[in-house]
Amino acid sequence: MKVLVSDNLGEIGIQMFQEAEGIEVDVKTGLAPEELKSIIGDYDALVIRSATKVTEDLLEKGTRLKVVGRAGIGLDNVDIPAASKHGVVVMNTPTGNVVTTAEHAIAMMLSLSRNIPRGTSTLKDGKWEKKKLQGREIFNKILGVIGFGKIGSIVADRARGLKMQVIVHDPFVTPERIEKAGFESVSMEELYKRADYITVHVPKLKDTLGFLNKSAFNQMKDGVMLINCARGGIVNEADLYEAMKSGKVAGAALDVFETEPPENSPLFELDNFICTPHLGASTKEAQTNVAVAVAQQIIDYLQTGTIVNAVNVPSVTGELLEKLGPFLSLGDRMGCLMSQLICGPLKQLTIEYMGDFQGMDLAPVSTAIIKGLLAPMVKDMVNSVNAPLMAKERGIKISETTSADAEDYLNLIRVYAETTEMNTTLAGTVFGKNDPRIVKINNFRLEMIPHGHSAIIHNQDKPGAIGSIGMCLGKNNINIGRMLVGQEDEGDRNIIFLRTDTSIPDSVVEELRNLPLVNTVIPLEL
Ligand SMILES: NC(=O)c1ccc[n+]([C@@H]2O[C@H](COP(=O)([O-])OP(=O)(O)OC[C@H]3O[C@@H](n4cnc5c(N)ncnc54)[C@H](O)[C@@H]3O)[C@@H](O)[C@H]2O)c1
Ligand SMILES: O=C(O)[C@H](O)COP(=O)(O)O
Repeated sequence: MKVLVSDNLGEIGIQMFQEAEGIEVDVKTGLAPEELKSIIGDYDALVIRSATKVTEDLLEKGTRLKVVGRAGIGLDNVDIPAASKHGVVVMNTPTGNVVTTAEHAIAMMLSLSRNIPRGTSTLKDGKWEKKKLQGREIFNKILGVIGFGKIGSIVADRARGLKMQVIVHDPFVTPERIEKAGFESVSMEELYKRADYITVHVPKLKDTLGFLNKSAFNQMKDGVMLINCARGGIVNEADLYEAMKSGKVAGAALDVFETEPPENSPLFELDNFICTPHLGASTKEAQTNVAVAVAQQIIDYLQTGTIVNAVNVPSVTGELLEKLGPFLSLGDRMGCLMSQLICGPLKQLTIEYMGDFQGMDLAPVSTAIIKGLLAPMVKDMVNSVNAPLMAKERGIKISETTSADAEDYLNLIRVYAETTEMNTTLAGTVFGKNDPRIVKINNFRLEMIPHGHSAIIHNQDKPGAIGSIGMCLGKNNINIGRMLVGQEDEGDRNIIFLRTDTSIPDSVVEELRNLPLVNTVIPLEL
């Protein structure tokens, strides 16, 4: 088995590969994409950090490739669907660098407050700018932490040690959990209004891209200071520049950029802007942790087939996978659908296995449901190993029951989600050997293939409703591949399930919502 290390990996990880039986390792960092493509066909495993881009093209050339291991967390540089398509397991090491990154955010906040980078550079230039570089204390100031996951919660804890007042916003963590940890849970608006410092620790997602923009800055306190050690693009750099020029934002520290490395950023002109070249995870300790973890995971996988911390494959043995496969994909899709139907922090998830599941260990199916549910919130941080733990960390209670009665089906999985704002039920089944379907959403019966671009529309059951929806989509050049009308169990309301060839843009969703006979429209990506 041959392993290629294409980004800088802690020496200890390379030693582990060298000492592993039956494994050879090559270290070739800084290769151009074409060079990497020309050699990838010789390797069974690829070890990366954030520099190597694992594209569909590269995966196509990697005919022997079995696994990609990321020494670190973020997988923005890996085309995960393409890896799954090519049967390549993608693993990361979700915990090894979290303390280090949290410490970097704190270091950035202190450096900003006390002008340490400018003090260093001006002094080295022979200037003694004592008066000009007067700073501010952080004692008793309000720190707004956006994202209370692994890193955000450590930052909050360290800031408490520095005697700051910490307020937290995370719509996917219950306020009780934040309060139990000793912090105040607040809305986004309140955080903007009250915080003297704002630090962001969310993944880069559709919803968080450009999240801190002009409109967000306008809601913030005058003189706020901003720190981003999460991902480039979460802060809109052009809007940040304007907000700093106007004095609204008194200082900003970025470790990550929209384009890395950034090219001629206007932010570099500003004295109160400080930055580091994506150094969040760059300490000896963190690099040792992630190098050991990734090397061990890859060695185990190549030698025994054991899968740990994979983001695209459930952790099950080959024999079990054959039996459970269709239920795993049904579970994953039900979780994904549920996450798009609910709003508010999730408190309780109840999973009922009904009917013919005789002799099957259903834990991986529950994990697939939880993983599908969390993935839209935390992206590639969740995998089939850490999903239950992540749910627990978020204060979500999970319970499972089994019963013999599957109503009209051979087998039925029912998932019931209770958030602080609503209750939602989904039921799904597998027809034949491998044909997963969603058969119920709340009180509505339907038969939906949980895959692709789609939408759920609640409408008034009156003539013209369906026609107006079809006209609206047609006018916007969106082809309907499938349309199902579901009936309410008791009552006369309709639910329409649409499968479209392309995703429905926000502007068209709005148009649909404004149709006279339409009540609600929920666009879905499954
Ligand atoms: N700078 C670096 O070198 C470095 C190192 C490690 C991680 N990171 C990045 O740090 C970020 C956080 O990592 P983590 O390990 O703490 O992840 P995590 O999954 O443990 O936590 C992310 C949190 O963000 C929350 N969240 C999602 N959408 C949100 C929204 N719209 N508003 C508020 N909260 C939201 C989630 O509920 C979750 O609690 C990621 O972007 C990761 O890629 C950067
Ligand atoms: O996602 C991560 O783990 C960090 O962003 C670190 O990235 P790096 O390994 O390229 O330093």
